[in-house]
Amino acid sequence: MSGPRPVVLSGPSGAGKSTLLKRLMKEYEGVFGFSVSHTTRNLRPGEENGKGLNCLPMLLGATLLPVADVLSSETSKDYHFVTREKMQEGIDKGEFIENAEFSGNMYGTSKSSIEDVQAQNLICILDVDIQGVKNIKKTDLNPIYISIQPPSMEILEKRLRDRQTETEDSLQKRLEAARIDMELSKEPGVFDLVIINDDLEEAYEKLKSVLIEEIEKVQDAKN
Ligand SMILES: Nc1nc2c(ncn2[C@@H]2O[C@H](COP(=O)(O)OP(=O)(O)O)[C@@H](O)[C@H]2O)c(=O)[nH]1
Ligand SMILES: Nc1ncnc2c1ncn2[C@@H]1O[C@H](COP(=O)(O)OP(=O)(O)O)[C@@H](O)[C@H]1O
Repeated sequence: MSGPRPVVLSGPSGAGKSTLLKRLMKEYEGVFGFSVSHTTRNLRPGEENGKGLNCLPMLLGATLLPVADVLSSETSKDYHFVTREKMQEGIDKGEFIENAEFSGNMYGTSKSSIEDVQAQNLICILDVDIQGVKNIKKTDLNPIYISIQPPSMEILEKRLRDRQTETEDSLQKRLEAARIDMELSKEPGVFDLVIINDDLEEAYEKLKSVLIEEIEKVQDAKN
């Protein structure tokens, strides 16, 4: 595939992927495009179907929402929310490059979600779980793999509880998945970089420093 190298962000639910990502997309507007996944999970307050961050200018034009309001909506994520039937149909038709079951719901990256971003010559960002990482490694996408990790299980649990997006059941499932994720991410060669998200500023600076070369390539191509 041509164009800038995509970036896969992974790591336990609650580790801070969306927080870092939103910041990056805000600082480098017009450089990144988010690959909007499909999921069968329920919508959180503030979430809307298929409202990708890369659609932000369009969205703002349509609704006149201030940028700060949209980006500070910390818990809302960008997905195509679908039924299991619809998702399975897409998988059967070969429309997904990867899909996985996480915390009782289906998640997946459609080929078109990546193509939409790459067609604009933007750095395509994918936020996927560890199963997604393993499956993307079997494709020809060739992204930079970055894992965002919490400083400890205790801090992760606190962040997830404070976020107030989960039921006790989904929280426990996320913590269980986090234990597995934290083990697997230690395996050598899985990730190009593992960032411990303790201090947010430090974690953000690390993320930026590993991506700066690709960012500058996109910026140069525009000028
Ligand atoms: N394999 C895979 N995982 C995904 C995809 N989209 C999101 N995920 C992962 O699914 C998990 C749950 O995401 P979500 O329901 O948004 O909850 P949150 O991460 O706790 O905010 C996270 O680990 C995401 O990285 C996808 O398309 N494929
Ligand atoms: N470095 C940090 N210190 C304290 N809280 C953080 C930090 N990074 C993220 N958070 C908070 O932790 C929660 C989980 O972060 P989030 O970005 O939603 O994680 P993920 O997208 O990986 O599931 C959010 O409420 C967020 O504001």
